[in-house]
Amino acid sequence: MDDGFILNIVEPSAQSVRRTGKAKGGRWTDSPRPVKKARKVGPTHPSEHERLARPTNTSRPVQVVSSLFTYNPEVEVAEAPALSSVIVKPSNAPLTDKSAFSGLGLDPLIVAHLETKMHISNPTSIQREALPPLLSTSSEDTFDRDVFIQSQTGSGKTLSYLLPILQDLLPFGSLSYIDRSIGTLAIVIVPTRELAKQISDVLEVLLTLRLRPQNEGADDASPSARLTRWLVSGLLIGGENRTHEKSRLRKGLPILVSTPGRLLDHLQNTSSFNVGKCRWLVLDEADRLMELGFEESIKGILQALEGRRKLAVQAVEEGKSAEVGGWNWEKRRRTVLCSATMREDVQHLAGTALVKPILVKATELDKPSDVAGSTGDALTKPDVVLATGEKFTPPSQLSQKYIVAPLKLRLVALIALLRLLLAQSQSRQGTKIIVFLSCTDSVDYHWKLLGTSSIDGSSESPEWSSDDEGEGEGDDSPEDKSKKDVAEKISLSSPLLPQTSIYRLHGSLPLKTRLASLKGFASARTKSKDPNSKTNVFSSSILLCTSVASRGLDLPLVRAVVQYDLPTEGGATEYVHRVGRTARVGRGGEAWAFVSPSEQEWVRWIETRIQDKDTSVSETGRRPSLVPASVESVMRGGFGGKGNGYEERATQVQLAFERWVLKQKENGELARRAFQSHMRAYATHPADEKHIFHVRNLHLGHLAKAFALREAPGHLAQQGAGGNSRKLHNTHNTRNNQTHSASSKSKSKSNPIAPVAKPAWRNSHGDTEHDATAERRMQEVVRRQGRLLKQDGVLVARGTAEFQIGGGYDLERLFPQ
Ligand SMILES: Nc1ncnc2c1ncn2[C@@H]1O[C@H](COP(=O)(O)OP(=O)(O)OP(=O)(O)O)[C@@H](O)[C@H]1O
Repeated sequence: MDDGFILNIVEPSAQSVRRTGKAKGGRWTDSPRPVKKARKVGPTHPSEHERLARPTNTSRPVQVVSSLFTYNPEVEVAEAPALSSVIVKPSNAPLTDKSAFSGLGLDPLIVAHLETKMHISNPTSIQREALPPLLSTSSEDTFDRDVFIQSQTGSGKTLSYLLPILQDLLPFGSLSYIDRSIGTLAIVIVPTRELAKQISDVLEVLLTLRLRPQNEGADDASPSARLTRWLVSGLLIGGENRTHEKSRLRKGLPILVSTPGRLLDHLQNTSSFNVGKCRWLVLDEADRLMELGFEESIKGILQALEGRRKLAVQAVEEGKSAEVGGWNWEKRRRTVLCSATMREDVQHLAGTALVKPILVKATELDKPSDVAGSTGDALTKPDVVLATGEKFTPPSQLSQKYIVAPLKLRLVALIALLRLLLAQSQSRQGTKIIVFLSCTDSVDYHWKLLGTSSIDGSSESPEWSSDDEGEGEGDDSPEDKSKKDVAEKISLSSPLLPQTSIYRLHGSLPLKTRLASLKGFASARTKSKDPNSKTNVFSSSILLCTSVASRGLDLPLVRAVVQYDLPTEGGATEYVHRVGRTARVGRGGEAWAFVSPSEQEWVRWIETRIQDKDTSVSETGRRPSLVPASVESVMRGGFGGKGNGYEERATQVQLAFERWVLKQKENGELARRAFQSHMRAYATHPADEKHIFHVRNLHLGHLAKAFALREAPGHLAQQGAGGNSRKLHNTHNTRNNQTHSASSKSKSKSNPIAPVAKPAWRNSHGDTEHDATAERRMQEVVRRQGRLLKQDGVLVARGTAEFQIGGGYDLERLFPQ
């Protein structure tokens, strides 16, 4: 992980991926071997790998398996941009000029606490812009106006609204009567439970300030009570015990962090929820709130807040209230809305929720602040079109790369990349990597596959991590116990990824597991002894997740984000959110995207959407968007071996996975379910991305390999996207594989980047009517399920990317016999 500036040195394509880890003794799986010369992925003689395909258990029927390295479409790696030594200025770093927090109007007590306890001394650009209007107490200019905050990922938005809330509430601490029974004065609404927990944790740190009035010394004989003693924060999220929440609300929670559904629920059903004096409402990740269908819930919340306020005022006026002291009922509630984008639905929400809003955006680094200037008026009229045409861009210091991986090679290339990334920084403080997959079933499957398979097939349970949730030993059989163990584990580990804990996160896991996974992933940094090197190394962690982890999560020191599956919804915005889990507050980071040969156009597509038009490489040192890395260089770096020895090692890994799938019925079921769910998720790419992502373009037999399956699951293979039955999809069928190779080669030569409208592996009758109908029906089912998930106001972050197979019933209906 780079902590400071990064040199904009672009790696030269095929030889681009260098490994820095040293080869050690022991098995090759322990660490990557040195990189030798590059070879092209293309047809090679399959017999070597077919030889390796024999299962270790020779009592089983011998199955001939197609080689990983034959009959793949030839991939031409695009030329990497020329080397540049321009220093890239991080775009989301704290400012280096003299813009200290105190100059922005922040209370010296808070400034001191930020510095001494949180080691935060300079504001980021968005904080410099947002704090003055939010802290303003003058009756002119920005006072009382609502605020729309738009900024890059990892730029410190959370503090830009939490600090003003804290400063606003702090003076109440000196009132004699104040205690938590005052009720709720500030509410932060976020789309996911994980994000709610994270913000609540930041709040806790702020509220543990031992803030005392300024004139009081630390060693004062009888110091006054700390000003934040009454400021208790609360977390309201689905999955928690409602009764317990009710009793906490009754006692009073001056600051609340909540997901929308649960908040609305309490506003409607908990009479003791005292919210009549609420002074702040924050809608964080507003675009995600909209995507998840929370618009109605938010409208309900706004109405309920108004209603409760009116009732409270009325009670005071009628003398029915037990209120003490003079509360300023004139002061209206301020609303802050944070959103990465200004899409139409977000503008609509802004129109509903904000009054005379000010638009606050991060200005260019180290330029003087222009608060409430030209940007400030953009939102004053509700009808003003807010979309400024500006793009939501990733942090400038982020290094973005992509690998065009033939479908068959995806799984082994992922392992190689993870090994490479882990090896590159093993000696430092432990590496954190986030891997995005398309759906929950795929996350579960890959987690279990990685964590319970072994390279020689000897044991089902390699190194268990101590990090588990399970309690007590039962009377289970060893096999049952092993299954139960896995189900209860928070992290697993794999001999292929030494000293690394593997976590998972998706919306279908119980809340307790989700939070424990995040906690484990974020804190895995303990030193451990490497038996080979006899030196201390830090353990690393990998998080396999769906898009539920893409928004807002601030996990410390994530070195790389790998998009094994590209986003099926949310397009470029979702891509930027995902990669934004690294390269935060000025730190370095890498983003890797897996692109299949038929998806290569995506690279240009995403670049045009995330590149800042006004900035060019030469003038500002901004990185070029996405840099190619060849799949063979990644595999050579990750698996090592002499010459093309990496092919043999990759094959061993693939076969170990395939044997694991064959070993137990339930493993095979997991694999097939993951494959099918992945296909469904893939079919949900919106219409304007269909020219890039279309199930028609996928060779299902090859894709099956990426799930360690030796053939595509029945229905899909026979009647699915391939159109021409098992013959074409059967990876055993050499003749068809050869056809594929020859024609895909000629196609890739003529135009390697062009989307393959009718892939070469299909026969001449590939585009059958049945095929089109089946796809339409698949999409319909998928969309319908997506809508259902969003309609019922369920709180989990579960869009269509959180795909469930639902017992496979719908999938079977897609392809009737
Ligand atoms: N001024 C600062 N100096 C140093 N670190 C900061 C500063 N402000 C915030 N941070 C830290 O930066 C990290 C990212 O902050 P935060 O999560 O608020 O970013 P964000 O803009 O909300 O990101 P995202 O858009 O991904 O949600 C946090 O760990 C926070 O503690």
